[in-house]
Amino acid sequence: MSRLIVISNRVSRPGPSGNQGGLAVALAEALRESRGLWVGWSGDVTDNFTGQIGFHEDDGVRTATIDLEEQDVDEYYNGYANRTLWPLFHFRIDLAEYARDFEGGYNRVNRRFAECISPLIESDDVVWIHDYHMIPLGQMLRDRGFGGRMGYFLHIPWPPTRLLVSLPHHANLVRTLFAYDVIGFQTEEWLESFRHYVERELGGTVDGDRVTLGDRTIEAIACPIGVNARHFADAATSDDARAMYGQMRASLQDRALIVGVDRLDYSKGLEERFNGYARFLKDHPEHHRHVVLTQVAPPSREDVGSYQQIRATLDALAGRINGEYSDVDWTPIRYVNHGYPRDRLAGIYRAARVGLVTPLRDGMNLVAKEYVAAQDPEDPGVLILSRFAGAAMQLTDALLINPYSPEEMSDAIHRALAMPLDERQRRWRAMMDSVEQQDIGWWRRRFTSRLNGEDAPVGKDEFSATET
Ligand SMILES: O=P(O)(O)OC[C@H]1O[C@H](O[C@H]2O[C@H](CO)[C@@H](O)[C@H](O)[C@H]2O)[C@H](O)[C@@H](O)[C@@H]1O
Ligand SMILES: O=c1ccn([C@@H]2O[C@H](COP(=O)(O)OP(=O)(O)O)[C@@H](O)[C@H]2O)c(=O)[nH]1
Repeated sequence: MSRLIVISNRVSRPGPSGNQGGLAVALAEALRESRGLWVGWSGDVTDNFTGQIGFHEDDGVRTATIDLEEQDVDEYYNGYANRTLWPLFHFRIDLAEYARDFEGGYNRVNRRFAECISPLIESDDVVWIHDYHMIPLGQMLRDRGFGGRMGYFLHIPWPPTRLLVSLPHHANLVRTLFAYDVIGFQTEEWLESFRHYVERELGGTVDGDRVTLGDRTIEAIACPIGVNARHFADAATSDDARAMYGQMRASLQDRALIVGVDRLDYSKGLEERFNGYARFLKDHPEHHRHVVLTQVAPPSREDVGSYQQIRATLDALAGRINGEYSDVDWTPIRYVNHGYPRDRLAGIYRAARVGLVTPLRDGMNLVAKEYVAAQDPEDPGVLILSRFAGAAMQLTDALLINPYSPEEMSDAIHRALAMPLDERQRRWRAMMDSVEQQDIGWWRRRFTSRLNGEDAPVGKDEFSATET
């Protein structure tokens, strides 16, 4: 078995069980099996970049991390990654900032990674690079002599061609993807946009999964990421989750809980969600005092102006809605700006009659799948899901809505609260089948089997956009 080298901006070292993301758990399994290595930014800042690598081994998983300079973090992470590519790839060209310093810093940091990582890679290793922070890294590793198999997975949407062409030097960036052997997208829609760009802008050709540009042919596939469904189902009845569930139910008394759990990010549609909920309160006075929206929203990317702005907007909006509708013994929105460990989240999900997942655009959205996995099969809650989340391609039995429409959101909340048990069970069962079959392990195996040059697995668990 070839050694797997995973490279991503964030590296997660194994920690207490239940508190690690599904991605970290799935990659850890593959890294353990192949005695591989996970490489990325340490999250720390150093005065002068030395290229020194910090090696660790936890629970059989080896990691290698690199410190960056403050200017690197400003231009690469806060700059090109999160002020330029993130908004553009989430269809927000109004928020995208195009600055030469950002692009320069992004390329410099990718080169720094390439320089540090190249000596660690052996010719028969298999390399898997993740996400928009590191698009050109594969090309830079090739330039330094790596000739082995290399894959890339994009966790966020791929924008339509007409938006992508607003990025200065877009063609140079996209061409670097042809250094990989396999590239993966979360959905057929993002894959289709990528193919369209290659044909229209670069003059490349598409033949099924194969995309050719000049003398390079790569495989481009849709490979939706999943969650650790079994873990969430078990976690939902763990001691931590039960304690959280009990605490929530006691504080709610008999009120129905609607829950949202999102990083505080403009792409998650929180402003539109609060407005949709306010519309529901206006349309349905009969629900007053009988329902509570709990929105968990840990702050994210706090050095970026658009994130500071959305936080201020939401503070004001939650205050305004609560001011308008609260009573001395009822607050319609509980707005919480800190995160919870996953085991406790499982209890929160299970206590909620409605999961409200309404991003304006999202690569996948794991919260939607976790909410489904954590439900009580005998008495499951209802998922309200944005049509514009990658997860909507698989979770077609959710109540799918347009998050920009407060009326649709209001109607969906009303319908979810009134939904009879048999319909809730039927919808949940269909969603749970998908979440269980196409879980995080399925995603990892599907991608790495392509990367290893094996034929894609065929059969009932093979992904197709229309199958689920
Ligand atoms: O690392 P941060 O800047 O704190 O951001 C957290 C992660 O956000 C993005 O997540 C994406 O990947 C998820 C898993 O595939 C997907 O479900 C979600 O829709 C995406 O937004 C980002 O792509 C990650 O790199 C970040 O670590
Ligand atoms: O308080 C929190 C809020 C979120 N999450 C986790 O953060 C991830 C968010 O992933 P998602 O794909 O929904 O969105 P992203 O933040 O990656 O864009 C999920 O696994 C959540 O369980 C968490 O552990 N604690």
